[in-house]
Amino acid sequence: MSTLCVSGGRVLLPDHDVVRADVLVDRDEGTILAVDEDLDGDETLDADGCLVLPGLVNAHTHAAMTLLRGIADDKPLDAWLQEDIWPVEAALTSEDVRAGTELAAVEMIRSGTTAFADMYFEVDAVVDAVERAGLRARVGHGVVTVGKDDDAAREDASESIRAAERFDGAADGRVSTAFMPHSLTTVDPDVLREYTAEAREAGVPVHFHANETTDEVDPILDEHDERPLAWAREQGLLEPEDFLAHGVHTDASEHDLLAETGAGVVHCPASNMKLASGMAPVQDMREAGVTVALGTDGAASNNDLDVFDEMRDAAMLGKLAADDASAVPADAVVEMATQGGADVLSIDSGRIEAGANADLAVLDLDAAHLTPQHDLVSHLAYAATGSDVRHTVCDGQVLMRDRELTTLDAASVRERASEHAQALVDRA
Ligand SMILES: CSC[C@H]1O[C@@H](n2cnc3c(O)ncnc32)[C@H](O)[C@@H]1O
Ligand SMILES: [Zn+2]
Repeated sequence: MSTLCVSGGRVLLPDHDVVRADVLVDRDEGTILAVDEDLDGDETLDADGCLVLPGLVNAHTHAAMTLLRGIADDKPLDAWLQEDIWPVEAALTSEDVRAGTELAAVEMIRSGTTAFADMYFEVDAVVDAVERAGLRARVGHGVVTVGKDDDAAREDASESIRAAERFDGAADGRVSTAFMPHSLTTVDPDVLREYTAEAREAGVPVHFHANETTDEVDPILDEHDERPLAWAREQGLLEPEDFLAHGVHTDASEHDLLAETGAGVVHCPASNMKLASGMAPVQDMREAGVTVALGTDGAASNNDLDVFDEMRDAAMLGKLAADDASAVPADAVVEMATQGGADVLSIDSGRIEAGANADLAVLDLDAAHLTPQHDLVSHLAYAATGSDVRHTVCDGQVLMRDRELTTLDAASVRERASEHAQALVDRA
C-alpha cells in the first residue's frame, strides 16, 4: 500500500469540530485511512499552519462556459440565454469544450474544489478533461428540445442517455453520470417523461434546472394548475438521487415534496443574484429537511468557479431572503459546500473520516484576512477565498502542491482556452 500523510495541520471533522491531527490516505484506494495524531506516510504533505477540510463540491456548473466568461453580463436569464449564450454555444466544437473544461479544472483545483456536476455538450471531451485533471465529476449531456422537431428532440434526449450509459464509472470510477434535461420548460413533456423512464432503466439519476425564474413556474401553473415540482414528480422526476439546480421560486409544498422524495437542490446564489432570478428560500428548505448543496452555475453567470464565494453569498443572501440574520449560518453553508454536495452527487466524499474518499483541500491560514483565528468555520464561510488554498487532493492524489498544479500545465491550459474562446466568438 502507498500512503500520503497530510501532517501538522488542524482538521475540520464531520461535526465541524476542529482538532489538531494528521490525515493518512491510502493512495491506491483513494480513501482516508485514519485521522489521528503522529501518523506517518510514504509521502508527506505539510499542513503546518493550515486547516485541512473536505474538498469542496461544486454541485452545478457548465464547466466549459469558462470560454464565455464576460461575453454577456447584466441581463436577465431569458435574454442572456437567447440573445447571447445560445447563439455562441451553437458554434461550439468538441475541442472548445475540452479547452474550456480544462480551464475550469484549473480554476477548481486552485480553489479547493475536488468534485463537480457538469451539464453541457460533448461529454467525451468533458470526461477526457476530468480524467486528465484528476478531479471527480458527475457529468451529462444537456437536452434542450425547444425549436427542434420531434426526431431531433428525441435524438438529443437519446444522446443524453447514451452518454450517461457510456461514461458512468470512467476515470477509474471518478466519473459518474446523469440524464440531464435542461429544464421543465425547455424540454418537451413527452420527451421528458419517456427518457426519464429510460434513465431509470439505465440506473442513472436525473439532473435539471427548475424554478429558477417565475417564467419557469407560471407556464406550468397556468397549463397544469399545479406547482412545477408536483408536475415534475408526475413525469417520473424526483427520485432520491435526482437533483435540481436553483429552486429559487419554490413553496412549502415543494420543499415537503423534496424532503419526502430525497431529491436534492443545488443553490446557486451568485448566478441567482447576477441574473436577478430571485432569492432561494434556503432556510425554509433546510428546515423542511431538504438536502441543499452549492453550485457556481457556469462562469458566464457568476463569473468564477470559486465555491468559497458561493458559501459567503449563500449565507448573506439566505439572511436577506429570510429577513433574519440568524438564517443560513456559517455552519450551514460549510455543510452545503461539503457533505451536502457529496450527498447530492451521491459520492462518498465531503467528510474527513476513515473510509471516506480522500478528497481534501488544505487552506493556508497565514494571512491577514484570516487573523485572528477564533472560529475557523466562520473563516471558511465569511473570510477565506479560493486563493488561500495551498494543496488540493482528490482520490488520494495530490492535484496541487504548494499552489503548483501537478496534473495540468496551468499556463498552457490558459493559453489554449484563450485561443479557443477568441476563435469561438469570432465564428459565432
Ligand atoms: C443544454 S446544456 C446546459 C445549458 O444551460 C445553459 N445555462 C447556463 N446557465 C444557465 C442557467 O442559469 N439557467 C438555465 N440555463 C443555463 C447553458 O448555457 C447551456 O446551454
Ligand atoms: Zn445551470
